[in-house]
Amino acid sequence: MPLSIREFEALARDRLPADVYDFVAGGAEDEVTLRANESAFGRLRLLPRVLRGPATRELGVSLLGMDATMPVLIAPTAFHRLAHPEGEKLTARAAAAAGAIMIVSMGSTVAIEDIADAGGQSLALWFQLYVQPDWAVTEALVRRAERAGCRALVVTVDLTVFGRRERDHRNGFHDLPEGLHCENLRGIAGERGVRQIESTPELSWEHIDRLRATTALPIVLKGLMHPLDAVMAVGHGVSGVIVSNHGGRQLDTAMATIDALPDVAEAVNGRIPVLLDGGVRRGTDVVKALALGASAVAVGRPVIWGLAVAGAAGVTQVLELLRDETDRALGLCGCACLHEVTRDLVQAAPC
Ligand SMILES: Cc1cc2nc3c(=O)[nH]c(=O)nc-3n(C[C@H](O)[C@H](O)[C@H](O)COP(=O)(O)O)c2cc1C
Ligand SMILES: O=C(O)C(=O)c1ccccc1
Repeated sequence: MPLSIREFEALARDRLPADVYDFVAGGAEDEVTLRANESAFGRLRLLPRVLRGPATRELGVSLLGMDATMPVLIAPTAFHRLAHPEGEKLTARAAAAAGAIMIVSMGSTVAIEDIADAGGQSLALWFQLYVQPDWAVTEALVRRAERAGCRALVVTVDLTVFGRRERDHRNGFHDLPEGLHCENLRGIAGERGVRQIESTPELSWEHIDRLRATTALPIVLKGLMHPLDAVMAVGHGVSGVIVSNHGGRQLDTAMATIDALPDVAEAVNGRIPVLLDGGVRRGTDVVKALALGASAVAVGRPVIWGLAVAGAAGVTQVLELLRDETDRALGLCGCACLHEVTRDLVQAAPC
């Protein structure tokens, strides 16, 4: 088994068709943001405390009233069957085994009911939604997620138009291969709908208000970066936010998420949980995000690398690597639990 997420990516790259690898690994335009998400973690340095003696560490976290055994969630990524024939079923099994929260993409290639079945009762599933131009489709998706037992709605707000991913253009990778479909849209959006998710350029706070009126599920906004938007989110009664630039796949040259996090956390001021995704590859990245104000982080591509390398066991190993590394980093920073990870533990490296 690979010893790090970097090794998982290298192995997955050998195994996957080149166009699929590029679809997953790639970002928008010059991929400035894609690289920045990872490199910005590298420019931060930990300033550990010693002699505080935590004999063991507690990594558990409660988010929206749900308990997770670690502060690492599975970010929503579409099309897991590109990486493994059983796709999201295996991701769900691994998430359940690890006690991690799984955010299921609206664009999953296994239907949400089957993902819920595979994960079992103990698995907390959050459903990621792209508001669709046709409100009836959006509402039907919400009902489907509710009926399947999803416990939160994660509304992605950074895909009002599709980012231009030049690797996909070069490779001619535009459609799902024969036999794979967006199964959550089956029976809801017609034959074209199961092949292609639509964006909603006119997306606004009115849609968020309307969603709040439509469902009792807690709503989490994914893909905001600006502190003023975070303040708006609190004002609109949202239950959480995920600081995200879509893994560098949407607006290129957007700030790295870890650089955007401190101002968002300050603006939110503890009123709702702030999560972060983008470039988290090591336990030390998790600790840096916690120190700068995140309640938890999510990982996208590493989960797909795990699936491609070894199915459910690969995803489990990716999650366990992150757990183990986070635990070690906490121990070496003198923290017994996540609340002890304070802002003073992180500084920018001198230039
Ligand atoms: C292949 C792929 C598919 C994705 N699909 C979705 C999606 O369906 N919905 C969504 O909100 N975000 C989607 N994302 C973005 C992820 O949720 C997440 O923001 C990003 O991958 C985090 O960065 P990381 O991959 O560096 O961990 C996707 C990302 C990738 C790489
Ligand atoms: O590729 C993505 O980043 C993504 O968000 C997406 C959205 C819809 C369908 C497939 C992928």
